[in-house]
Amino acid sequence: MTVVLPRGAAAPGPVREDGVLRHAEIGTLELESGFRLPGVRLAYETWGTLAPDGSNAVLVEHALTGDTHVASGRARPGAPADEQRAAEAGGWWEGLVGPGAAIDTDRWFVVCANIVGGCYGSTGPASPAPPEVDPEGRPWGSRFPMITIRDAVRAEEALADALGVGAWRLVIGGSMGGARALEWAVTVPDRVRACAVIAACAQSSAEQIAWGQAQNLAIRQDPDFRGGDYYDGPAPVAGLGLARRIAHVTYRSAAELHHRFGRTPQGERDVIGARPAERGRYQVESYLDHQASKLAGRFDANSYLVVNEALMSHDVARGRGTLEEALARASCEWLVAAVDSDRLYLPHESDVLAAALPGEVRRRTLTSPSGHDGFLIEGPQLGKLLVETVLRED
Ligand SMILES: CC(=O)SCCNC(=O)CCNC(=O)[C@H](O)C(C)(C)COP(=O)(O)OP(=O)(O)OC[C@H]1O[C@@H](n2cnc3c(N)ncnc32)[C@H](O)[C@@H]1OP(=O)(O)O
Ligand SMILES: N[C@@H](CCO)C(=O)O
Repeated sequence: MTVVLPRGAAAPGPVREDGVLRHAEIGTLELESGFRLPGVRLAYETWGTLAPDGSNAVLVEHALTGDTHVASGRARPGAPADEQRAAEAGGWWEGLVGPGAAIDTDRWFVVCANIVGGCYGSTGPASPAPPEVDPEGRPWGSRFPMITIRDAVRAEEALADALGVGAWRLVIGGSMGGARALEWAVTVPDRVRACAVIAACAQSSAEQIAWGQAQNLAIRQDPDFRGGDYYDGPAPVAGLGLARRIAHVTYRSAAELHHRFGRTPQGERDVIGARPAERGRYQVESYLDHQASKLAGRFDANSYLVVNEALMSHDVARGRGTLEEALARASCEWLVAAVDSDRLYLPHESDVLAAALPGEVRRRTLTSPSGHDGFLIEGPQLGKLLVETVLRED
């Protein structure tokens, strides 16, 4: 492969590849439960270049059903067309991360890894089990262990080692990504300089656990789920779709749903029918049907259970004393931001976290009609907060 450098360029450096899916083999992962998960592989993408002194690394943590593709990028010249296309596709925080963006990839070396147990390239329930677990190499399925947020951080610590990142200049995430960011700062305090916890809390609340249980039961009660060993048959898409419907309502605000859909029917058919099964759909039902089928088409049901259980287990203080005692282990600066209309991760929970954190804490609010999903939708506001606080010029 020949790389043509612009006129006047200095000695050729490494070719920058942004937003390209890669994998790191991190070996056996010792889980909080005591289970040893062998042969773990983490999928990740990077943007930008790691500075020689390693001081410019930023870890972005995805939310529950997120993937490694935070933002568009560019594969190396000559890369296969499908790799180019995948790299250039828009990401879930497009505009927040990129050249000249708030998380400026001309300055920062940005990393995003798929959580262990996920279904975007990291070892998860759909991965072939190793020979000692299944000599025929069938998927882990029901045998895949429970993963906690703390386990996920331990896996990402091994990835940081593999990438040569000593300490992160910033770890940032929203929702489950925020839980992982917080857990990073407390579990590995000497490797986090700043931490941004967006639309997340210190400990999953009873209500968050309750929503999680309803979603998990929707999947487990789908006859196609078959205890989790369904990979040789139809996937439990009905259960996964129902889980997404339950979750998605919690991700949006009542006012937004009212404003967008009200009581309007979706089509010509009347919403009053001779029998309930024969009536037309409300627009909001059609919207949820759409969200359900989109998720069921892109996500593995077992992985959904793994990440949902991880989030339900989230408690940064587990085994570490009071919340204040647990957080006292951290030594970074903080941005704690809530979405004002979030009814899943209540702004009050961000207040509780911010009040218990040590050191310099900026507690900010994203204004959005969209509820919890505001952390994904209000990228420009979030970018402004970042450059004013944890990413400000020193
Ligand atoms: C960190 C991560 O989470 S990474 C992954 C990103 N997250 C996801 O993809 C999760 C699923 N999606 C979402 O959570 C949200 O859609 C967001 C946050 C990504 C985007 O929010 P918004 O831009 O407000 O999108 P919104 O909720 O309005 O959904 C729009 C979709 O609903 C569809 N829709 C709107 N009204 C209706 C209706 N009456 N009937 C059917 N479909 C409808 C739109 O056509 C659109 O479809 P498309 O997404 O296939 O293009
Ligand atoms: N829409 C987000 C919300 C969860 O925080 C996701 O699916 O990951």
